[in-house]
Amino acid sequence: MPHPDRKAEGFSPFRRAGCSAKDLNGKRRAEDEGHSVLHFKYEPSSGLAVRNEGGVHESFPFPGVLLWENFISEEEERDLINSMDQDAWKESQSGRKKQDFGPKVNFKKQRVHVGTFSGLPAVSRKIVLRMSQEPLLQGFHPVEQCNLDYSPQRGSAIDPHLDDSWLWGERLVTVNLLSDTVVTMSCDEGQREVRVCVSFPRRSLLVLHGQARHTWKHAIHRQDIRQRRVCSTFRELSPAFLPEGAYEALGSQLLDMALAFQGSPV
Ligand SMILES: O=C(O)CCC(=O)C(=O)O
Ligand SMILES: [Fe+2]
Repeated sequence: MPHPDRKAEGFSPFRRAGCSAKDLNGKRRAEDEGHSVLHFKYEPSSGLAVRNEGGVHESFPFPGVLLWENFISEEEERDLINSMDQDAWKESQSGRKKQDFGPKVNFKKQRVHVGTFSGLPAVSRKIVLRMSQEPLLQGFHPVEQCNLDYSPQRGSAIDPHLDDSWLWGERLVTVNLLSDTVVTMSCDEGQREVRVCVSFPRRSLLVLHGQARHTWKHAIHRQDIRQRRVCSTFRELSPAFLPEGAYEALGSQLLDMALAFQGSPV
């Protein structure tokens, strides 16, 4: 999979956002002494990150985000949650709970093996099939499904991060269930940070790819969890695990297992 968005040379969200030593209105800000944050909102209809402050409208192209609203029906949402709640949820970091269907990985040492992975769950078969209706998701063959459970009582959140790209491929696909949330995309340059909020409605699907996958970190802030929220993130293999890659054999084994849809959590 090529990374078309990354090819734009000298990409700087600061330049894109019009930032330089001065703020967007051309005045120095008090916060410039410390950490300053510029807040934008992603607009799915235009693909722009937009900001309105003091009557001044500013925007910059924000490629690499695809939102598919109403991807899951209300009935399917009930079935998916019922099915997930039959399995145990394991405590994870930052007040999250987790269920993983995927290989055992040590990202630091770049080691991966099948472990107890037995494939994606049966309930995901029709969801993964539906994804292929989207041109951007042609050839998307996930080998991992990670379910996360967030709750306001536990203060659940996920800190800004980039997903691994040694094992995981170009497209990160997440289905959002039970409540609306916001994915906060951020990019730092020294003391400056640009944030772009992406609304992520209940029962929709979000794809992050290109710059939104590799350049911008993503996070879910604690204040954006108002009720129980469950998400399922699907990940595909990177080129190293696909035909002609160094780990092709393992990749092919993982794909066969994943897409038999007979798995239980690892
Ligand atoms: O909760 C989400 O929507 C994102 C989860 C995430 O970023 C991750 O598991 O790497
Ligand atoms: Fe992530």
